[in-house]
Amino acid sequence: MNWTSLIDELDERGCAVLPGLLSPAQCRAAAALYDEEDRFRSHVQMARHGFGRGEYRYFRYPLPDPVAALRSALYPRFAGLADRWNARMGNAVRYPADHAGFLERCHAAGQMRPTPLLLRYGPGDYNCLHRDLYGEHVFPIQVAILLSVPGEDFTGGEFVLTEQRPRMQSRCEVVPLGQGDGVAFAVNDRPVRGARGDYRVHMRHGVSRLRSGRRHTLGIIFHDAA
Ligand SMILES: O=C(O)CCC(=O)C(=O)O
Ligand SMILES: [Fe+2]
Repeated sequence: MNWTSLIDELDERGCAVLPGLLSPAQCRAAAALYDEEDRFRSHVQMARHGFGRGEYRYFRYPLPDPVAALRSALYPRFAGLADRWNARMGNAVRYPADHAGFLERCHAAGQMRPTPLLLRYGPGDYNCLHRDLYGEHVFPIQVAILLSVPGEDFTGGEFVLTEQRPRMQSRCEVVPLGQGDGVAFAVNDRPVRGARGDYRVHMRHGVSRLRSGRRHTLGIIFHDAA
């Protein structure tokens, strides 16, 4: 990974692709965990909550090894940019250098429940534009990893982001992902450089409708949930 250019791109555009985070075998193994119910603390049918169509499961602690390892290895890559975004937005919150330190802060505030999740979509399923906020403590960047093979396991089902700009029309972005690729993106607000200094944009993410097949994703969110 060329982390310097990746962080620059994330800063510039609000998202960046992390190519080949997981191998095809790791992707298949991760997707297969979906059916091991004991590994999860809850199961959400998205249609029941108006979140879209499809389903997802939040892992329980202890997280399976690759999920825990990704969460703690990725966090420190983003902590510096998270601090810079907060500074530019006039937010006084700064982030500990390691994920264990940030989790201590979440847990002390009652945000104890793990947020990494597996998602499963079938034909016609989609994920409405949303923000993954679960309490007062928010880490402003998260990662989603595509576990399935586009064009082979499924068609449609593209990862999308929208950027709502103040007093302007919204911008959208479709992020092309291959199996094992991750996308790092802004959870909520982020600063954008304009002609007269920074302004703040409001980001949301989702998944367009699957035309066919089955799509699995692994979501890595760094804050825990209340
Ligand atoms: O399935 C996806 O690509 C998006 C999943 C998602 O919303 C998330 O990981 O927070
Ligand atoms: Fe999400």
